Amino acid sequence: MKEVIIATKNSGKAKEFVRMFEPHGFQVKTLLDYEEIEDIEENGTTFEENAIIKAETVSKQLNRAVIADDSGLVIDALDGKPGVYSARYAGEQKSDEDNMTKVLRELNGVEPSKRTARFYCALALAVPGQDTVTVHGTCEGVILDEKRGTHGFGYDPIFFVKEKNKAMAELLPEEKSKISHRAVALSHLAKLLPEVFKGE
Ligand SMILES: O=P(O)(O)OP(=O)(O)OP(=O)(O)OC[C@H]1O[C@@H](n2cnc3c(O)ncnc32)[C@H](O)[C@@H]1O
Ligand SMILES: [Mg+2]
Repeated sequence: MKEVIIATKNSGKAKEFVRMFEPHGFQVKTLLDYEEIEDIEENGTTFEENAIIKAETVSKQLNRAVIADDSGLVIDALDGKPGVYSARYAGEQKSDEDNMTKVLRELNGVEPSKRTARFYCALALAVPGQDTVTVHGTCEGVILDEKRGTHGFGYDPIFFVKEKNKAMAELLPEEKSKISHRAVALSHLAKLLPEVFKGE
């Protein structure tokens, strides 16, 4: 089977990529399978910059085609925060619970019509000897005032998906993988994959 490497250490993302790549006939490997690769400093100012940093760093180390995902939650009432700081919003411990608690506290008292937000996902594809390509996808929603649902990861329990009329964490994995920011971004990248992986 063809193999694609995703430069992520996030097990929630990893599961979603396994599901989304299956129909394309790819087996997914992540940095959870390459423990020797050290943490990469994500010091870009945009999702695209961070995705490129992660994809190119790992592509150079392995001399292989690598995809990276940089994503996060963009909340209008917080001027776009947590944005590129989504993973560490409440501190270096990268706790989903602490991050959600911080967002809910900051939006305390903000009326529903002003709680609009979107998930954003940038994907970068780095191939040795080629220019790196980026694509992105978004998913529009509203920040709830309490957590709902048990699926997914990250901010999913406090993100109400307009299109589905449910919290993201209330969607089954197969539903999220059709409509998420990550799914939209990957749909843009999909057309490039046959050419990049034709030798495999
Ligand atoms: O950098 P890698 O190793 O891929 O893993 P990470 O968790 O640090 O990933 P990011 O730097 O891209 O930070 C993204 C954060 O945004 C949040 N996030 C991204 N996609 C999400 C999704 O589909 N559902 C809920 N939260 C999401 C979640 O808190 C992630 O930790
Ligand atoms: Mg990260």
